[in-house]
Amino acid sequence: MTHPSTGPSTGASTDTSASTANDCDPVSASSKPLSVEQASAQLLAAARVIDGREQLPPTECLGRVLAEPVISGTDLPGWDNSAMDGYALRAADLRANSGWLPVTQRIAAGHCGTPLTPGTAARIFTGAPLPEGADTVVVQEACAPEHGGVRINAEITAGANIRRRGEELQAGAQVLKPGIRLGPQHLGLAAGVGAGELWVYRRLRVAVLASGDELVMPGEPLGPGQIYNSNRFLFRALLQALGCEVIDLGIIEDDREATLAALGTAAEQADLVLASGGVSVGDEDHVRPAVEQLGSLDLWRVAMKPGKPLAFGRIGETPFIGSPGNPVSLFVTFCLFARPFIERMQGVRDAGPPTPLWLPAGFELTKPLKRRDYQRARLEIDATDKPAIQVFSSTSSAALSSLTWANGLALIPSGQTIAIGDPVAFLPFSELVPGCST
Ligand SMILES: Nc1nc2c(c(=O)[nH]1)N[C@H]1C(S)=C(S)[C@@H](COP(=O)(O)OP(=O)(O)OC[C@H]3O[C@@H](n4cnc5c(N)ncnc54)[C@H](O)[C@@H]3O)O[C@H]1N2
Ligand code: MOO
Ligand SMILES: [Mg+2]
Repeated sequence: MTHPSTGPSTGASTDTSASTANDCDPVSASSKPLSVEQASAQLLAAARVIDGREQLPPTECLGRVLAEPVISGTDLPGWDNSAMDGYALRAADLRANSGWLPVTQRIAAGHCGTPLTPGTAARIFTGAPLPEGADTVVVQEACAPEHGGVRINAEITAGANIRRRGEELQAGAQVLKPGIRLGPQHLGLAAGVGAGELWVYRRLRVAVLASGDELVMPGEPLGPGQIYNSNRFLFRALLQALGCEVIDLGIIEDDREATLAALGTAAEQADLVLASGGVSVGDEDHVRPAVEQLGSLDLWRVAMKPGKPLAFGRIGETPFIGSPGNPVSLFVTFCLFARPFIERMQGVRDAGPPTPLWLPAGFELTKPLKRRDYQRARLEIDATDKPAIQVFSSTSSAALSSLTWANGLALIPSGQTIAIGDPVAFLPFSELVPGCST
C-alpha cells in the first residue's frame, strides 16, 4: 500500500503546545509538555544497548535480536543441481540422436551419479546433483520412456532447469546483519547456510508494576470502587511479544513508602522498569514523585492524547518509563515510546518511532483538538475496494475495548479539522507491536 507523496505534516510544528526540550534539566512540574517527536528523540538518545549475549541453536532464536553477523559456510546452491524431475543430458547429443537417447543411470536427491556417458541421458529428480557432462535437464512432462531410453519430442533449451552452484550466494557472504529481530525466514536462511548456533543479545529484563488501591486481579471478587488490573496483562503481553523477560512485581498500593520500596527493588532486578499509573497530578499519584526521589525524572508530559502524563527517568542507573494508568494511554505510549526504547536496548538496528501510512479519512472532524490525538482506528476497504480510515466512537483513554475494535491508530494533528477523503496518518497495529494485528 503506497501513501500519497504529500500529506499534512505530522511533525511537532502543528503541536503549538509543545515546549523546547532541554534534555539535561530534570523536568519540573511547571515545564510544558514536549512534542511527540521531541519526547521520542529524548528517549531514544537515552537508550543503551544491553551488554551480554548468548549462543543458541536457531530453534531457540525466534523473536530474538541477532548480535553477530551470520556468514554463509557454503555456496548456495552447493553444487549444480536439477530444478525439475526429468532427464539430464547434453543438448548436442539429443539433437545428434534425433530426439532419442538411452538412459544409463538414475540420480535421486541426496545421491550422486557418475559422469554422464556421452550420447546418453540420466533420469534425474529435483534437487539431485547434475552429473558431470550434462548441460540441460528436460522436464519429464516433455519426455516419453521408449526402448529403455527416452524420447523427447519437444523443443529443448540448452542449459534449462539447472540451479548453478553459488548462483544465490557464495560461501563467506554475510547473509544476516546484527540488529535484526529474527523471524522464521531469517532462521530458515541461517540454518540453510549451515549456522548451527547464532549469537543473540540476552533477553532484556523488564520489571513491571501497577500502582493503585483500586486494583484487583481477575478471578478475585471486585469490592466497591475496585477494578481489574488490566494493565498488568497488557504490559506482560506487549513485552512478551518483544521477547523480553518480564519481572512482574504485581500491584503497589497508593502509598509513598511502598512505592519507593517497590521501585527500588525493581531497579535492582531489571534492565528497565515500567510502571502503570500514578504519574499524573493527583495526591495519590506516588510513582512520579517516587522516581524523582530515587533518581531523576528527565521527561514528563507529552503534548498528545492519550498518553499526556508519560514519565521517563532513572532509578539509580536503571531507566524508568512511567505509563499513565488509563489502559489506552498505556498501550499508545508503549507503542510510540516504550517499544522503540526497548528495541534500542535490545540492539535492534533501526529501532525508532513508527512511520505512518497515509490513507483517506472515512470520517470527519469538525472541532480541532488541542493536543495531537491518536484515535483508535480501523483501516477498512469499502464496497468499491477503496481503503478508508474509520475512528472509534469514543476517544476515552479508559475505553480498552477501543483497542480490540481498532487495527491501528489515526494520528490527528492538533488544531486541524478533517474532511472525508483527507489524507490521514495511520499507524497499523501490525507495525506497532508484534502480535497485535487484529
Ligand atoms: N486534574 C487532572 N487530572 C488528570 C490529568 C490532568 O492533567 N489533570 N491527567 C489525566 C490523564 S491525561 C491521564 S492519562 C490520567 C493518568 O493518570 P495516572 O497516570 O496518574 O493514572 P492513575 O491515576 O493511577 O489511573 C488513571 C486511571 O486508570 C485506571 N488504572 C490505573 N491503573 C490501572 C491498571 N493497572 N489497570 C486498569 N486500569 C488502571 C485508574 O483506575 C484510573 O481510572 O490522569 C488524568 N487525570
Ligand atoms: O493522557 Mo490521557 O491518556 O489523555 O487520558
Ligand atoms: Mg492519577
